[in-house]
Amino acid sequence: MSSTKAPDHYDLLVIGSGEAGKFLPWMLSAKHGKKTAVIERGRIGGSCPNVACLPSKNVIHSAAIAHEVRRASAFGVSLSGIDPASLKSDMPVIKARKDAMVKDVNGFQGFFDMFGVEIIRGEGTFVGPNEIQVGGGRALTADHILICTGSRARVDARIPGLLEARPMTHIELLDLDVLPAHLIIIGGGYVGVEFAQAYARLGSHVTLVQRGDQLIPREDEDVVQALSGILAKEGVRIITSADVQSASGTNGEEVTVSIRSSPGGEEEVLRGSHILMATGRIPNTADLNLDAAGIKTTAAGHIVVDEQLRASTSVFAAGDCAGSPHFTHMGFDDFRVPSVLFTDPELARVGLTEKEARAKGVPYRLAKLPMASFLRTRTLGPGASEGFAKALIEADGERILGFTALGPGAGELLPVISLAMKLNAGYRQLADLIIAHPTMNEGLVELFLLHVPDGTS
Ligand SMILES: Cc1cc2nc3c(=O)[nH]c(=O)nc-3n(C[C@H](O)[C@H](O)[C@H](O)COP(=O)(O)OP(=O)(O)OC[C@H]3O[C@@H](n4cnc5c(N)ncnc54)[C@H](O)[C@@H]3O)c2cc1C
Ligand SMILES: NC(=O)c1ccc[n+]([C@@H]2O[C@H](COP(=O)([O-])OP(=O)(O)OC[C@H]3O[C@@H](n4cnc5c(N)ncnc54)[C@H](O)[C@@H]3O)[C@@H](O)[C@H]2O)c1
Repeated sequence: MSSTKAPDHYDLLVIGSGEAGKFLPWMLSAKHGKKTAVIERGRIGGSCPNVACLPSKNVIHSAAIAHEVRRASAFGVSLSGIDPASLKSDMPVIKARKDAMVKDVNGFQGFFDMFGVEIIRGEGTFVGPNEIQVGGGRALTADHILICTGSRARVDARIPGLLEARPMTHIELLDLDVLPAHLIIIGGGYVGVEFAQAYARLGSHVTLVQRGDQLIPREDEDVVQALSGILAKEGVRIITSADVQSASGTNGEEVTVSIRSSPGGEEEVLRGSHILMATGRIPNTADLNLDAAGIKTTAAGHIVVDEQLRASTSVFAAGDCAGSPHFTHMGFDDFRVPSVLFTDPELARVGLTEKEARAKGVPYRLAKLPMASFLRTRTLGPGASEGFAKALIEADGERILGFTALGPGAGELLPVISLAMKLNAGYRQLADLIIAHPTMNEGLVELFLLHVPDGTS
C-alpha cells in the first residue's frame, strides 16, 4: 500500500556526512536557522576520521616511533644491550591505539545535535530532481540538495585471481592486528607510498608495485627520486613500470602476484602474505539514481559540476564524488589545493610543479635549497637533512606560482606559502620576514632571499 503522507520538506538535504557534507548544513542551521538534514548510510563523519586520514596517520606515527626506537643509539639513547633488530611491533596494541583515537574523535552525532541538523540513517536515492527516498521508505524533498557520497577503493576485478585472493583495501589493513610478513602493495600513489614506509618500519617486508614510471606521478621527478631513495634505504622494494597480470592464493595466508615490467618485459612472480590494493578510488555515485534528477556523471563516474559545484539547478556536489582532488580539505573548500604526503620526510606542495608549469607553458624562475640549509633539520638526527625545497616564481614578477618541499614536517611550511599566494604577496615579502630560529619556516627566508635567480623584468 503506498503512503499518502506528504514528503518532509527541508531547505537543504545532504547525502553523506563526511568532510564535504558536514559544514554547510551545520552553518546553515546554526547561523541562518535553515531546516537541514544529512542522510548517512554508514559511519557518521565519513571516511576521514573512521577509515582514512586520521587512522592511517595514527598507524604511521606508531611506525615512526618503531623507527626512532630502533635507531635510538644514534641519538645517544642506550637500549641496554637489546638488539634493535629484535624489537617487535605489537600490532594488537597499535590497532587498539588507533581504535581508541577513532572512537575519541567520533563526537559527530553531538555536533549535528548541537547545530540542529537532523541525521537520517539509511541509503539516499533520487526519485526526482528535488526528491530523495531513504532506504526505499521515507520520502524527502528539499529546495537544495548537496551530494557528498565520497569514494571507495578501486579493486580491479579484471585481474585474474585478484578478487578470489581477497586483497585488502586501506579499510582492512587498518583493522589488521597481525603484522604482514610480506605486504605486496599494488599502486604507488598516496595510499601505497604512505603505507609502504609505515609497514616497512613496523617490520614487514614490503614490495610496492607501480604501473607508471614513477611513484606519485603528479610530482616532479627530482622530488620523487629523492623520496624513492629514502624509501628504498628503509627496505621498501619499489617496482615501477609494472603491470599486474594475475594473483593467486589468499590474503593473510599465502599470495602470489604476477607482474610484467611494461612494455612487453619480463614476468616476475612476487610471493607474499598480504596484498593491499592502492590503485585509486571509485566515486560512490552509481546507486544514487542520478537520472531521476537529470544529473550527469563523467566516464569515471564523477558527478559533473560547474565552478560553483552545481550539478543541476537545485543540486550541488562536493568532495570525492565530484572528482575534486581527493583530499579531505577539498570537501571543505574546493579551491585551495595544498597536499601533504605523510611519509617521513613529508612531501608537501602547493601550487604548480615544474612539470605542470612546463606543460602549461608558464615561464618561471626556480629557487631551490637543500634541507641541510634548513638548520632545524641539523638538530633532528640521521637522515633529517635529506630532501630539499623549491619554489617556482613567475619569470617577470614576484608572485610565487608553486612550492614543493621534501623534508621533516614539510607540511607545516605550506600555510605561510599559501597565505603569501592568496594575498599576492611576492617572494620578497617572505624573504623579509623575521622568523624564530631555529624553526623549519626559517629556511624559507634563505630560499627567497638568496636563491631566486634574477627575473626578466
Ligand atoms: C587511506 C587514506 C588516507 C587518506 N589520508 C588523507 C590525508 O591525510 N589528508 C587528506 O586531505 N585526505 C586524505 N585522504 C582522502 C580523504 O579521506 C577523502 O578525500 C575525504 O575523506 C573525502 O570526503 P568526502 O566527504 O568527499 O567523502 P566521505 O568522507 O567518504 O563521505 C561520504 C559519506 O557518504 C556516505 N554515503 C555514500 N553514499 C550514500 C548514500 N547513497 N546515502 C547515504 N549516505 C551515503 C558514506 O557512507 C560516507 O560516510 C585519505 C584517503 C585514504 C583512503
Ligand atoms: N596524505 C594524503 O593527503 C592522502 C593519503 C592517502 C590518500 N589520499 C587520497 O586518496 C586518494 C586515493 O589514493 P590512492 O593511492 O589509492 O590513489 P592514487 O590515484 O593516488 O594512486 C594510485 C596509483 O596506482 C597506480 N595503479 C593503478 N592501477 C594499477 C595497477 N593495476 N598496478 C599497479 N599500479 C596501478 C596508478 O598509476 C596510481 O599512481 C588519492 O588521490 C589521495 O588524494 C591522500
